[in-house]
This record gives sequence, C-alpha cells and structure tokens, in this order.
Amino acid sequence: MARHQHDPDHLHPRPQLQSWISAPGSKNEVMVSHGRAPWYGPDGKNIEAYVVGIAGGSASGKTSVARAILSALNYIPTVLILSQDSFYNAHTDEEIELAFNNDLDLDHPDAIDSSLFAKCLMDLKQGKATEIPTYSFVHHQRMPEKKYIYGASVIIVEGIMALQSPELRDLYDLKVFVNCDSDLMLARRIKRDVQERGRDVDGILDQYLRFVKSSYDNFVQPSSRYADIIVPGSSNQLAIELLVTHVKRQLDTRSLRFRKMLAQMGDDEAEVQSSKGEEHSDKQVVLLEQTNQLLGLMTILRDRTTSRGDFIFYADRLSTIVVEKALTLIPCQPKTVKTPLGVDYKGTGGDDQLVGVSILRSGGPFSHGLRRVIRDIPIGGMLIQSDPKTGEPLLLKSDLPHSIKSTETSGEVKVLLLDSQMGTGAAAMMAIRVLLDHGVLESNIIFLTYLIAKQAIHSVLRAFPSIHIVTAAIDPGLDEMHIPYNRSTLVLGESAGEADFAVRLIDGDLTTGGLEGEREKVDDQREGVQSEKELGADRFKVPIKREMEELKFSRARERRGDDGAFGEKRAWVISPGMGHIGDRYYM
Ligand SMILES: Nc1ncnc2c1ncn2[C@@H]1O[C@H](COP(=O)(O)OP(=O)(O)O)[C@@H](O)[C@H]1O
Ligand SMILES: Nc1ccn([C@@H]2O[C@H](COP(=O)(O)O)[C@@H](O)[C@H]2O)c(=O)n1
Repeated sequence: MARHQHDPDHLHPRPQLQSWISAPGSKNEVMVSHGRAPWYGPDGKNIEAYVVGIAGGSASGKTSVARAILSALNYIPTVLILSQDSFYNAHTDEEIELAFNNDLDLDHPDAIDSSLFAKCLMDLKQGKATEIPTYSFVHHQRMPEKKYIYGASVIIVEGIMALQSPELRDLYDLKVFVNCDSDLMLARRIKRDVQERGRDVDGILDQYLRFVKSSYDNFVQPSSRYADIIVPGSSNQLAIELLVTHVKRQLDTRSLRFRKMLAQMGDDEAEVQSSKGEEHSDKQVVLLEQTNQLLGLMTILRDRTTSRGDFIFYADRLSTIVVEKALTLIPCQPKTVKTPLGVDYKGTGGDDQLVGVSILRSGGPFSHGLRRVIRDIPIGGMLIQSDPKTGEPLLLKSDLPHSIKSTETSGEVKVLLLDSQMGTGAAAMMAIRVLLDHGVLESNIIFLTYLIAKQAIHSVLRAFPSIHIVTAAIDPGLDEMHIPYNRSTLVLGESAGEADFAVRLIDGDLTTGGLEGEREKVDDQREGVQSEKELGADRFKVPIKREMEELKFSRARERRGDDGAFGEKRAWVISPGMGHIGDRYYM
C-alpha cells in the first residue's frame, strides 16, 4: 500500500499544479507536493523514475489521460507531464513560411528531435537535472528559452510519436495508446486549433488532409502495437482507474524507509569497522586537531547551560575554523599582484569555481562562517526536513547557485556543503545526491560540520566514497527517540538536528515576530555577514507557506503553554551531542 495513501491529509496538503512552460498552449505540467522522499537507495545510487509513454492521434485525448493520471497520483511528490510538443525541431525561415501556409509536414516522425527528446527523458529518468526546449505552435518555432527541470519521481510522456522511436520506447515502464474515432479527433482538433493555436478552419482541414490523416494511418496508429494498454479516447474513466492502480502498485514496490535503514546499517558497519581497528582512519574524513583550544570551544557548545548569545558567538567562531580547514583541501591557483610599491608579488588566488550550499536551516551557522572567510562566495540552499511520521528526509526545495544548475559548469564546481551536524547522514546523503544529479563531481564535494555521529561516516562514505568530510568532533552515539507532538502543531525536521528550516517559515508569528527580531539584532552586529534571511530563507518562504500552511511550530506553542500531545514523532539524536543546534542558534 502506498506510503501516504491513508494519511488523513493535513500532513500532505493537496499538491499544486503548475504549467511550467510559458509558451502558449504548452501541455507540460509539473505537480509538486509536500516534499520528495529519497529517490536513491542507501548505496546512494538513484532509483529510476517511473515513466509512462502515451501515444495516440492528434486530439485523441493523450493530454487528458496524462492529466487524469497526474491528479490521481496526488500523493506522489513530483509527477511531470513531458509533452512531445516541446521537441519539435527548430525551423528555418522558409520552413516557418511553409508552416503558416500549412505546407510543412509536422506529422512525420522526422519533425521531432527524437534524440534530444530521448536524452532529456533519459536524464530525468535517471534522476538528473535537465533542460527542456520550448516550442510555440503560434509561431511555429522553437523558442530561445529552455526550461530547467529536476526531480521527477513519475514522468508521463505524451505525443503522437511517443511510441514511434525505439530509443524512446526503451525508456518507458508502461506504454499506453489512446484509441479514438477519427471524426471525433478531427472535430476536437478543429475546435482546439482555432481556440488555442491561432488557426483557421480552412487551414486546419488543409493540413489535416495533406499530412495529419496519412501520418495517423502510416505511423501513429501502427505504433499502437507496442502499447501495453489501449485506452479509449472518450468515456475512459474506468480504463484510467485501472492504469492508475497499476502505476501505484509499481511505485509502492519502490518506496523506502531510508533513515531507519541507514541507522541500522550504520550500526552494523560501525561494529565491523571497530573490530578491524579502522575507526575514522578513512582519509576522506578530516577531524580538526583536538587542541585544548578546540576542546574548550566544544565544551562551551555542548554545555546545556551556555546562553544563546555565547552559543552563537562560539558556533560562529568554530565554523570559521572548520571552513579554514576545509579550504586547505582545495588546491590554490598561483596569482601575481603588484604591491603598493609597484613590485610583483607571486602569491595565490582563490578558486573561482568554489560555491557553498547550505542544508537549511542547520547549515545557517556555517554560512556565516563561510562568508567571514570568503566574502563573496555564492551560497545556495537546500531545504531538507524530516517526515515527522517516518523520519525520512524530504527535499522541499533546492535553490542552487547558477554554476551548479548549468550543465556547462557543474562538472568544474567545487562545493562546500554546510550543515551543523550529521546524525544518520540521511539529510547529507540527500544533499549530496542532489549535487551529483546536477553533474557535480563527487570528489569536488566537501561536507563541513561541527559534529558527526560515527555511524554517519560509514553510511555516507559507503555511498559516496570520494567526498571529503571536515568536522570538529565525532560522537559515538545515535539514539532513536520518540518525541510527542500535537498534530495541529507539528514539529518537522528535528532528527539529529538536521535541516528543519521549514518549521520557522510556516509560522507567521515566528518569522515576523519577537524571536526573529531578536535574531535580526544579533545579525545586525555582524558586519559583512549575511543574515539568515539573505541566505535563502526568503526564497523558500512563499511556496512553503502555501503548501504547508497548516503546519505550526510546536515548540513555540509549548512555550506559549499549549498542550495536547497527539502522537509521536521519530527522531535520531547524536549523543553526547550538542543538542538541537538549529534551535540553540536561532531561537
Ligand atoms: N475523454 C474525453 N471526453 C471528452 N472530451 C475529451 C476527452 N479527452 C479529451 N477530450 C477533449 O479533446 C480535446 C483534445 O484533447 P487532448 O487531451 O488535448 O488531446 P491530445 O493531447 O491527444 O492532442 C480537448 O478539448 C479535450 O477536452
Ligand atoms: N507548428 C506545429 C507543430 C505541430 N502541429 C501539429 O500538432 C499535432 C500534434 O499535437 P497534438 O497536441 O495534437 O498531439 C500534429 O498533428 C501537428 O500537425 C502544428 O499544427 N503546428
């Protein structure tokens, strides 16, 4: 049974449908819901997205079937409809003129850029980010802008030639053909093309008689032999329900209980490692030298009686030390400058390809440290939080620096990935997976943290053996806890102190009221240091608020004296640890 199917669903508010391509009449749609659960296994390897290919004649009802499936899968975090319409070839001026005279054959398989279509689909299926072209039926032309897409769990492909190319067929998990009466298709097409594509009836009929009909007979209809399921083009609710049941069943077999699996695997592996005497010897982990000065700092940070002001001051101080250490892992470029005396000085320069990515919100303190060391470094954010019921990490949003989002530069970028602590390693793994999906090289990722649970080292390095981890401390314990919560005042993302930014963003009182004000005052005192807001909070604010408006921050309620625990929330906590670093720093 599907993970969320029986959730009475204020926990999973109804997803938003958005059309993501601005060209008129675009059929591409993406459905985004509360967050994306791990799309990879504990080995860090992506589990492929489920792909449904839908073919059928023009106006047979392909898009309508795709949309019906999409709405029926409303508990799946990201479902994408990818239309073949986006992949029409770019045309020359002569071809455009022919098209306006209904003299261009746009119904031949060669009219579609099938290899680009297959490449984009392959990227998405493998969990990678991709860029989709946009096409205008009004201008008969491919548009200059491309659309960045990342993170679909289910992809529904639709197009008249969707089952035509063997390259595309190989990528589908399920092949569907929409079978519709020709007269009905023509009637629908006339109506649609007049209303949506700026055509006149004479032209539509001309084009139909010249190209559309013969293409249907010669290419489209014969491709129905590849279909697993034939769906009628009208009165098709029952067929769609059967289709959806099948897809749901397939998806259920892929669902994971990720964090628990990691915690258990970490335990086993840590035992094996200790028995071999290999604890922490891995050269990928850089533990700061345990000087008296560092131990003194850690003592203050671990002490439950440390005031919030002191906690912030010493956390900031420690983050700069960790950042400085991490920078020693990045090769320097030689750089010659002129001194004020006009003499050459042969020194070194920073790496232009270096960026920071903060796992929000716990990475916030590190962003401050990083900005103190490299003032103008681009810093992106990823909003990852825990599902309160399962403890699984959920990716709510990623806002990455341009150099990571661009396929041209992502292979060169070096990323300092920032989070206050790593408990099970689940949030860290998710963040690393996002970076890899964008083409960042594993060996170019350095994870910076104050504190890491021993087990997390094994979990993360087992999956991603080439990353580096720089930490101030390694703790032995990781305990599963069951924390009571009141359903109407749910706390999210507190497991092991890993990213829990959303909770603050969804509570108007906290973001606009007293506590935020207090934080602002602290930030104001730091010259040249970005506030939490500047570091990404605002960018995440609107969508999170909209999608999760029913969720409230229970701690705030607790402080206000509300009670009524409703259920239990699962969390993994590092021991002896530093407590909930996000809360101690921000609240
Ligand atoms: N099952 C159906 N019953 C009634 N009208 C439908 C049905 N499916 C599609 N249509 C209508 O037919 C037109 C074309 O449908 P669409 O799904 O866009 O076709 P395609 O994607 O195959 O070109 C639309 O106006 C749509 O409302
Ligand atoms: N510039 C273009 C490109 C394509 N067409 C027609 O679109 C039909 C396919 O789209 P459906 O949404 O109907 O599947 C195809 O039959 C082409 O003739 C067009 O008119 N102009």
